[in-house]
Amino acid sequence: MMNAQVPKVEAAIESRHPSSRERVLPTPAELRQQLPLDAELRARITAQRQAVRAILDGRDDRLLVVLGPCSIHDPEAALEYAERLAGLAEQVADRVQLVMRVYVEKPRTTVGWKGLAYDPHLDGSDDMAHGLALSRRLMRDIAALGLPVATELLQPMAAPYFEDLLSWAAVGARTTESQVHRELASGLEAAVGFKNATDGGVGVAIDAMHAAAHPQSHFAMDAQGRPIMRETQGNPHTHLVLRGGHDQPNHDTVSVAACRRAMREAGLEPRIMVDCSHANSRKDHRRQSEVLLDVLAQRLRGDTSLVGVMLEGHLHEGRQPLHPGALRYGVSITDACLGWEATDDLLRRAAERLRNGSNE
Ligand SMILES: O=C[C@H](O)[C@H](O)COP(=O)(O)O
Ligand SMILES: C=C(OP(=O)(O)O)C(=O)O
Repeated sequence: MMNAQVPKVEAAIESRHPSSRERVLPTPAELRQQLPLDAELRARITAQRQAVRAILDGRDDRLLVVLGPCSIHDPEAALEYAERLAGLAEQVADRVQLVMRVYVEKPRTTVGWKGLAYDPHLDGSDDMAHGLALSRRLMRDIAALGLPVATELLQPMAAPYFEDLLSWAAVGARTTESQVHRELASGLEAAVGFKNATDGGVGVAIDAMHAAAHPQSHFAMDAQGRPIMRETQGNPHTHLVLRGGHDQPNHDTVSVAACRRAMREAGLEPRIMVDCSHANSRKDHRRQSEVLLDVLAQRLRGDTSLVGVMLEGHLHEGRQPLHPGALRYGVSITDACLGWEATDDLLRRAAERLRNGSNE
């Protein structure tokens, strides 16, 4: 890990409650000042956001592909992945817009490691000040490579530390029903994908799209860490992400048609991304290729509602248990991922099929 190069943030320790411990974190403004964006990078991120929005608006018929590690635990490996991805992105750019998953917060079904922003040393020391700095710096480096950055927004208070870097954000299956996350999404510049619920239901994601498109007044924290009332304008760039539910895939033509119908009936433009992982792959990372090729076939048969796909990939395939000190480089410590070679091959094949307009 590249700890030494990250600005150190002083964290005072306070203890007000007998049952908990408190540590002061830097404000978003302090972290942004330590890790600023120059005018060139800001312009680049604006262009990255516009590229994603153009696909969602139907002004660009390229396939949106959000891919990368299930979670970031080693910024060095993530940056190596990003460098490879940036090279590939150029070669498929005529048919595919790549966006890198830089997931620094992980929702857990019960308990478990919650991501780089929470526990960057992977040892339960929960050095969140350092985790936030590492996360922001990594996202900045990746955006500077020319790759739009995607993340899952889990803790609304964490969003101001990096939302200026994001081109795409997920609200996950476990939080799509949350009013607080819908409010957050309604004020973002980034496009937002709402996942279907863990039981496979798409209704909550449809409700979420409505709520996020609407202006909202909500409690929030400003860049100086003060509580504020934020009034949002509503986010017109949202879409639904089909990720399957309870081990049942929902990327097949019947499920996609049902989702499209439900969105139309709710007065929404059907814009659907298929997450090739999670329940759609029945948690077998190798099945992601089949899912992607199936989605591509549906698109090539004329289903323009399928605007994108999501893949979980890392430098090396599979996953490993979190044993600090005994970790293999470039292997996921959360869900299993496709390895680089398989991902590279799959995306080149996908781009070729889109170029030829045929499933061969
Ligand atoms: O994408 C990752 C996981 O599926 C999600 O964070 C839930 O993980 P868990 O069930 O291992 O807690
Ligand atoms: C947690 C994730 O997905 P979901 O919310 O679909 O479980 C993820 O994409 O990392």
